[in-house]
Amino acid sequence: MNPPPPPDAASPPAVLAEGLAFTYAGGAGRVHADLALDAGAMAAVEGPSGSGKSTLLALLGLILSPSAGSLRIAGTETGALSPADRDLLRRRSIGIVLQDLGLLTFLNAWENVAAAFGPRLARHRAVARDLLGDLGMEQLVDAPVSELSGGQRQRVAVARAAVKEPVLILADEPTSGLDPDTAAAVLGSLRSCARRGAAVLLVTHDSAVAGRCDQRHVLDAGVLSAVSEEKLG
Ligand SMILES: Nc1ncnc2c1ncn2[C@@H]1O[C@H](COP(=O)(O)OP(=O)(O)OP(=O)(O)O)[C@@H](O)[C@H]1O
Repeated sequence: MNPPPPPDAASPPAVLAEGLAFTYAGGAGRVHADLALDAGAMAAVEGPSGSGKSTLLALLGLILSPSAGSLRIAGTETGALSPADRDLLRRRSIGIVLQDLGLLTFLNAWENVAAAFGPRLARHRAVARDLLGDLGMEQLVDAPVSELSGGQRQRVAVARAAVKEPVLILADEPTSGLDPDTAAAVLGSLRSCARRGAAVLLVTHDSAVAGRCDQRHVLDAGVLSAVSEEKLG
């Protein structure tokens, strides 16, 4: 595993969840999580289908509100925020790579990345192109997304999540369905985002991917726990 850059001692963790809990109406599914993740670090969350991985991402991404516990993003206690301030914090501080990516297939790669800022794409052309270049996509910045491979699209989605320099990047199974080389390229893009200062948390079913992260966690029936080196053997 690559060690993350040392966090600034004065900075709070990018994410600090303490007793974070959520239960769907009717009690169909629940999540309970304690988690601390510093800027520059990558964490993996593994767990079987239905164990609560997407629900956890939605909680950390301020899409769902917890029923109990505390969630701090870069030191801001999110439970105390108004709905408008939660939205603002999410837009400013969190980048999300959804499982279905949600790319605009009628735009090219850099336009999709620039779209993170809003409809005035040309204003953000340089930063979008530079970031795609940093993520190994320099040859494809002008390619229509409809003509990109699955792994290339995944990297455009990572760039879109990262371009506003969020505190936290959440990625839902970013390497699923990719061959090992392509998965490594996507993981390399997320590692680049961590080196640029984001905390990255990804959900994966692939233990090789989880093994390349700095922290490993497992969700079992909604309860998150850290996987120790001992347990990994
Ligand atoms: N909107 C919802 N309303 C009620 N229950 C839900 C809702 N969404 C998910 N659940 C339940 O919550 C539990 C956790 O679901 P979640 O989608 O978070 O799991 P997951 O680990 O992401 O699964 P998968 O790997 O299959 O995507 C499941 O029992 C699921 O049926």
